[in-house]
Amino acid sequence: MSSQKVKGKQVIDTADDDNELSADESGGSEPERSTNEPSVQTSSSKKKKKKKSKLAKILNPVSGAAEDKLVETVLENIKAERADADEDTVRAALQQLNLKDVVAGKSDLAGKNQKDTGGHKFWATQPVPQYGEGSPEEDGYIEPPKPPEELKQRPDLLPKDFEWATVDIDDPAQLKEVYELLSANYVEDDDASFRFNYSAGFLKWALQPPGYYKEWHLGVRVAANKKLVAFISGVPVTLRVRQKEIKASEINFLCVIKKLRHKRLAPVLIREVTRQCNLKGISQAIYTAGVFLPTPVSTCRYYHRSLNVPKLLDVKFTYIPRNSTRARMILQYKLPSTPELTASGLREMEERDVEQVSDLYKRYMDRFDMSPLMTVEEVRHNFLSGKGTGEIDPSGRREGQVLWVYVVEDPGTKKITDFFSFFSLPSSVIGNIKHSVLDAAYLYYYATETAFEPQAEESGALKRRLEDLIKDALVVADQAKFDVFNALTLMDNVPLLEPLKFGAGDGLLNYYLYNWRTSPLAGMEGRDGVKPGQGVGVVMI
Ligand SMILES: CCCCCCCCCCCCCC(=O)SCCNC(=O)CCNC(=O)[C@H](O)C(C)(C)COP(=O)(O)OP(=O)(O)OC[C@H]1O[C@@H](n2cnc3c(N)ncnc32)[C@H](O)[C@@H]1OP(=O)(O)O
Repeated sequence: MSSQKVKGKQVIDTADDDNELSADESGGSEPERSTNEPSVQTSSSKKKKKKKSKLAKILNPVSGAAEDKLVETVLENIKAERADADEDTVRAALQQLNLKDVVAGKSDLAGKNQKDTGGHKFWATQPVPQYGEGSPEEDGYIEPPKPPEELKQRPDLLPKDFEWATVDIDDPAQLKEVYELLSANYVEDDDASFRFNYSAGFLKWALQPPGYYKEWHLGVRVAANKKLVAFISGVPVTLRVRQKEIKASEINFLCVIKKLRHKRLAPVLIREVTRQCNLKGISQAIYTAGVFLPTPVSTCRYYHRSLNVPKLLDVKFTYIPRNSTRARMILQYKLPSTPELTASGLREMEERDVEQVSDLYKRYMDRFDMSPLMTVEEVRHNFLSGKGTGEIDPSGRREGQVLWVYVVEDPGTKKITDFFSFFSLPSSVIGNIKHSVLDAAYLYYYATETAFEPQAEESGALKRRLEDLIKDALVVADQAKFDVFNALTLMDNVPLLEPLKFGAGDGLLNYYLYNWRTSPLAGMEGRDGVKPGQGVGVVMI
């Protein structure tokens, strides 16, 4: 489970300065279009040149023709990158681009990247694949599990003004403290326009799956006044990575208050959560981050499907593309008011569906190289416990609802043939006078029996069915007044994104495995050539 890190803004082919539509063309009184964020595709050669010199500066160690070629490749490949991207963005994108080679140890840049990234003082000491290691011959751990007598019985010492704390998520006051820490300090996008605002109910759902350990909800407090200033969490998960099953922890919600940043507190938190996991016999972990560390097992891109166009324009999450207008955009993203599969038996998931959904989930997720294995209890928790209480109110939601799960029940056989789900993760809009919250839905797990029909993929039947299902997910989200629907380039999502009008975002999400080697998994549309039914099948919350 995890987070955006950062589920970036939508990258749109916006109008050039010299190509602005007249007021008439743009719908008369329609408001401004952004003129300062042309995409790479629409850049004039002048802009390309300017960008090239910025890249050339970053790529200093590579020279001559090699540099030119690399720069061109970057320009061609990073379609979503904006021409005004700052140096860090370009550098990060460049690292992504070369990830495969770096992982394989083939890239000329492998050594240079290591140096450029400052050598990762902490990560260089950890059992994670280091840059340039290449693909392993066999999947397996990097360090063998430590015998219990070798495990440290005490946490690392903190600076004298701070102390360790186990945060009790069952105590509403402590849950509120975590909520407040994260809502003020958690992941922001590159321009600090949006910051995740996980609700307290969401955090409770995410942090208390079956078999969770309270010791894996770790805080750091100021000794004098007990203020919570840092947090990290783990929850147990059983992962299948290719053919192997791993009992692991899913690490998430690492956060240090802004005032205590860059003081090397994060490695201390990571070491302590590792120790706590080890004490429970767990030596592997999965985590995701926007930052590029040694070494992702996969990288996915965020895609965004606009629902509430006027608001997305207001908060500058998206822009009016060239040759379009606000009015046209509203029309373009309009959805039906009821899900189309209702007549075929689409309804909300209920307790009586848990067994069937578990079975369908298990069989479907086998399509992917890496996916969580869920017991029936975990399916019940993950798909039912976040649905809130009471009836759906006129706003399209229940009190405390963080999760929407729908099944298709065959009216004749009563068999569950499909399901889809999405969760609610709003972001605070920073510094906008009109709107304080961006209400985002994120595509979670789904499955369909169509995958098991003969020739399902070759005939296009699977893609059609998934398109119908996820379109209905969009309709449900639209009715529940979400502003945007996000999805990553994982599971079977890639072929659905374009027909369902998702646009590429500027956010990437790196997937990492701790103390586990396996060769890279397909994740990014276009670059790794992620194909349906392979690669990443883990949706982090
Ligand atoms: C067996 C069980 C194992 C369990 C553990 C598995 C591993 C779990 C790993 C954690 C998975 C978390 C999953 C999520 O929750 S990802 C979400 C992370 N949270 C945020 O982005 C919220 C806003 N930012 C912050 O709160 C701080 O900037 C954080 C706390 C992120 C870093 O604080 P700060 O900025 O003050 O830095 P520092 O001086 O203390 O420390 C610098 C060192 O920390 C490395 N760093 C920075 N960011 C991350 C990051 N996101 N994952 C891993 N490492 C990270 C960095 O490369 C450097 O090491 P090195 O480059 O020198 O080597």
